[in-house]
Amino acid sequence: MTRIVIMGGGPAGYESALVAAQHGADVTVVEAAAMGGACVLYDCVPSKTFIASAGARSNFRNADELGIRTNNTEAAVDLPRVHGRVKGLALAQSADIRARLQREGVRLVTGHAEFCDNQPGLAQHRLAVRTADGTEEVLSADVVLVATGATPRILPGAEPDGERILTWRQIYELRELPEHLTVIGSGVTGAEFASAYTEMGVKVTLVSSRDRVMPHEDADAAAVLEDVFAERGTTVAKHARAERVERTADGVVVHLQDGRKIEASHALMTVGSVPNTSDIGLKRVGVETGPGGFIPVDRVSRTSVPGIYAAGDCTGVMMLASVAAMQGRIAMWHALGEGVSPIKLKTVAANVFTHPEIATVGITQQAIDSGEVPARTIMLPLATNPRAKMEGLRRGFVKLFCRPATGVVVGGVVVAPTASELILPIALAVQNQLTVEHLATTFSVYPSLSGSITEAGRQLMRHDDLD
Ligand SMILES: Cc1cc2nc3c(=O)[nH]c(=O)nc-3n(C[C@H](O)[C@H](O)[C@H](O)COP(=O)(O)OP(=O)(O)OC[C@H]3O[C@@H](n4cnc5c(N)ncnc54)[C@H](O)[C@@H]3O)c2cc1C
Ligand SMILES: NC(=O)c1ccc[n+]([C@@H]2O[C@H](COP(=O)([O-])OP(=O)(O)OC[C@H]3O[C@@H](n4cnc5c(N)ncnc54)[C@H](O)[C@@H]3O)[C@@H](O)[C@H]2O)c1
Repeated sequence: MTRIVIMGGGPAGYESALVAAQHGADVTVVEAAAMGGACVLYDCVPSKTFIASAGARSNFRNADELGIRTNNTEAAVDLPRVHGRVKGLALAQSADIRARLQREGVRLVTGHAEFCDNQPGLAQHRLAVRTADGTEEVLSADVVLVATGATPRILPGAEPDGERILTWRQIYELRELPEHLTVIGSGVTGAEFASAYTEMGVKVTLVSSRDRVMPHEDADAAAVLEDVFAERGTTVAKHARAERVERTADGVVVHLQDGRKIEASHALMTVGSVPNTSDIGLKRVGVETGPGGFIPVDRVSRTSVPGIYAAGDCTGVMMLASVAAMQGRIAMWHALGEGVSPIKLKTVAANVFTHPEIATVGITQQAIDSGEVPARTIMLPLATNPRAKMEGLRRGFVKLFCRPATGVVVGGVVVAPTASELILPIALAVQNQLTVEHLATTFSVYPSLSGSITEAGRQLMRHDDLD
């Protein structure tokens, strides 16, 4: 029986454990904190739960336009309840995952795992597990999966204190909403929290080191978000790189590299993550890390050392829960000799949970504009969609990209309140190489936002006819 040890119980770790157990392996997961990993306890799940509460408050704000008057002009936020719900849901999900793994016969060990091979190049590997009470156990494995995730990056001079200078993992301890929150770093994490706190009624300043928010996302989508921020009084400080954050008697001062200063009550640091790879004995087994400390892997999650695989945020490959899980599953299928296809990143659907949401799949607009990928494109504003009019939605759009000759769908972008749900038909088309004609001839409900996706298919088809 193949002995598999998995370091880390996040999506990469627990999903791979389920696959390995299903295929009859002897599986142990070593997790330093709790099952579900940072994803469930501190990052993805808590943030999306918090955002759900923020969205509920915003629904009140928009009701007036639809002719529904509420008693309170301002919907009040019961923050302890919001935070209690966030933490409760995270713990419950962690417990569910733990129970499922135990049902499948996976051995769970709580502790910090580290390679302890005597030399590199051994056929089997050994891991020393240090538990919280100081005991140590050594595990032997034919296959090891490193799935140790990542941790918030700390900017020197802006060390979080848990009170005024915060990482996104500390915000759920606040007893009151910040008066004025400065969010430092405008990647996806920064944009999501800037949007959520704006919806909670907090004055927000978002510090972006570039000329726009979310430099790696679709530019048209980011522009929509900037419009919403402007309308709701959220300031975006552009070309603004934070040098340090000073704690004052009643707040913080963010010092920018160009000499500007931003005063606020709290600072939320969202300047990226660093992989948890520095203290797990990688050198001892001959695994070299790449730039930023990430572990280089191939498309079936192999490291350069036989028998050692890596998956998830510690590899730096599209840092998403869905990708982490797929990398982990693929590693196990490969290690256990099952037929496996290498991971296809061009088919990954992703969503930014701002208001409105921004969902993407496949080829990007940037790749098309730069000439890297030939494609025909269409962008339909939601303002022309009948359902959007009924709902009072003025912002947002559907973009669809297809191959010039065949009409095969290669990508798309949806900006809408429920973009995370609406992207699926486009993802299905990209994954299965469906054409714009397939979309065009599919019935969508009338009236529906998804009608804009089938309409985009029809408009690209018309272009096709003219070719
Ligand atoms: C604020 C935020 C929101 C996000 N929202 C989304 C989202 O909406 N959708 C999405 O797809 N992705 C989202 N992500 C990304 C997602 O959380 C990560 O991609 C995902 O957590 C990666 O899973 P993982 O298994 O690699 O690592 P993690 O979830 O980080 O789990 C790794 C685990 O390994 C453990 N560990 C570390 N070292 C050791 C060791 N030596 N021994 C034992 N255990 C160890 C850690 O305790 C941790 O529990 C978000 C990220 C952030 C920061
Ligand atoms: N909804 C989701 O799926 C979701 C949500 C959050 C994060 N994630 C994933 O997690 C990963 C990390 O995203 P992220 O946003 O946490 O990190 P990131 O590294 O993508 O963004 C951090 C941003 O901070 C900026 N920055 C760094 N130092 C700065 C400074 N001193 N002053 C001002 N700005 C500074 C960087 O230029 C960058 O734009 C991404 O792959 C993302 O997709 C996904």
